[in-house]
Amino acid sequence: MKVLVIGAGNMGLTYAEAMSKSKLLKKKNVMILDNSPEKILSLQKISHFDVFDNMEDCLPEADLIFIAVKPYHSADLFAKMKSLINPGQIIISIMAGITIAAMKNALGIQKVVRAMPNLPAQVGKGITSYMASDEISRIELLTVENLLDTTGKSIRVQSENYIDASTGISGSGPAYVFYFMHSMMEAALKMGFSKNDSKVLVSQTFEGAVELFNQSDLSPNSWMDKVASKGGTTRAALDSMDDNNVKDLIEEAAYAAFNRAVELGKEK
Ligand SMILES: NC(=O)C1=CN([C@@H]2O[C@H](COP(=O)(O)OP(=O)(O)OC[C@H]3O[C@@H](n4cnc5c(N)ncnc54)[C@H](OP(=O)(O)O)[C@@H]3O)[C@@H](O)[C@H]2O)C=CC1
Ligand SMILES: O=C(O)[C@@H]1CCC=N1
Repeated sequence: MKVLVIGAGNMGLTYAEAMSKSKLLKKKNVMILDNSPEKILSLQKISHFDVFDNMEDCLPEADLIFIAVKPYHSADLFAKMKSLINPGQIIISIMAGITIAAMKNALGIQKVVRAMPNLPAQVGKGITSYMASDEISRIELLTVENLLDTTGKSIRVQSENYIDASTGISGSGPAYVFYFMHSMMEAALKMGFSKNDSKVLVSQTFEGAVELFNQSDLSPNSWMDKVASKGGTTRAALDSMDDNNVKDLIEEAAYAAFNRAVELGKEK
């Protein structure tokens, strides 16, 4: 099986690397296409996949085409792909918002998977939600899932609404975590810690908290109770967050991303 990744950016390159290093594909069975000459030049130094700047040379060879360009590049890209694509090929798109129906319609094909991964895919800790069109067979679905899982874990959903929703939770989610980390590091700097000590204090706190959570069945609320003593420091911080409606604001932010994903799907 040959896979073509279109778009050698943050995500496309991550998948090309992960798939080519996995045992699922034979060596040199991952091709990558990008339109930036500088990117192509630097990628040509990497030996485990073939790099292309011309779609005619790679798209017809592919059994599976992985689309990782920005949503606003999709219309141009589909127009270029349409005359080269054939109905046996499988499309996996990770573009936010772009629906299965829109892809079927623009490309004139039926086998489409829409997926929403996230950036921790770069370190094998990604989480991807995905949905496949009915025309994808069970065996093809298994292959797709195995390829997606080269970057972490995945969940299959039964409606595209959940792809847009997971964009608001896990797709964009790493940025919310970085926002929180940034705010805590800023506070540490203000309290007089060095940049390096601020970084260590915050990153180890995040890592430790996530590890505790993962190694137990306790809810985040139960863990909060374990940290907070009655009348103590943590309660003062949590009360301050509650007084400022931080929970509602985070929920609102997740919905803003969810709604934006839906909007992106409607933009021409
Ligand atoms: N970044 C993230 O955390 C996540 C992103 N996504 C989705 O993944 C997709 C890619 O995002 P990301 O990797 O961050 O984007 P990048 O901008 O890093 O990568 C996209 C790449 O595609 C290239 N490109 C654009 N048009 C074409 C074309 N017609 N043919 C070949 N290559 C092309 C771009 O080149 P140039 O720079 O010259 O335009 C760029 O190198 C988006 O649709 C996004 O919604 C999903 C989940 C998480
Ligand atoms: O910000 C975006 O639109 C993309 C989708 C999820 C993460 N990055």
